[in-house]
Amino acid sequence: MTEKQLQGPNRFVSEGLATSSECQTLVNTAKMFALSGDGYHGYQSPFTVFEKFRGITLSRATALVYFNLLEPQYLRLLLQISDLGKTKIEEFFKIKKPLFFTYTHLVCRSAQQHAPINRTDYSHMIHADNCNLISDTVCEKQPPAYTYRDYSAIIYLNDDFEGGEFVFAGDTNGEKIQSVINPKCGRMVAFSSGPENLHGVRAVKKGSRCAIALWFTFDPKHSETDRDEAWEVLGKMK
Ligand SMILES: O=C(O)CCC(=O)C(=O)O
Ligand SMILES: [Fe+2]
Repeated sequence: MTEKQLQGPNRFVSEGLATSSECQTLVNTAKMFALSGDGYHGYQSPFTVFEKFRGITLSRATALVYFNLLEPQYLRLLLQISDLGKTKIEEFFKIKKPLFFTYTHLVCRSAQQHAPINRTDYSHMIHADNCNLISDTVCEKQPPAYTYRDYSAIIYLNDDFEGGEFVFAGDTNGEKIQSVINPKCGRMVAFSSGPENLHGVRAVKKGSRCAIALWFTFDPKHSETDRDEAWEVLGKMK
């Protein structure tokens, strides 16, 4: 899908970033090892009470490998698939200067048993990734926003759930939906992280929606040191 089909600038969708067995492997890893709230400062339901968020950060995946609780190949797969995502972004946006990973998160959003089937709230309300969205025209580029994020990407791992569509929107309330992307194994949506790309996730009504969320920066100060450590540990485990 192109910027025109997606109805906005600096965004694209790419397919085939992972095979179905790779997706299955990562979904199983996520379901087995992800902790409630990991990567969300311990909050189990950071955005909606009707879903549980379970995540694995790179640092915890690396620790699990180090202590022989997780097979190194699973961590390697996570790193390799996200590297492929980075390459696609550099190609699409014709990036000539160094781009760094700033955060990698394997995360599943799961509908709670008690969630009403007709809920209309969002799994993740409309937002921008590098500024605090105050109104349709104001997005403040200051903390607590991650102001150093330049590009965002989500690589999807499954589609056996209900709801959970990713949307690009032209307004804060999601009344002006520009395009809708259905998650699917190996599909990646990528975009620049500013207010030109307001986006959100519709309610996950049934099942578990798993994905690799990635953020990138041009600022070397915010480069993801956990990724270097992950490769270092993998190098020692051979
Ligand atoms: O999971 C998705 O499709 C999007 C998640 C997102 O926008 C975020 O975590 O900032
Ligand atoms: Fe986001």
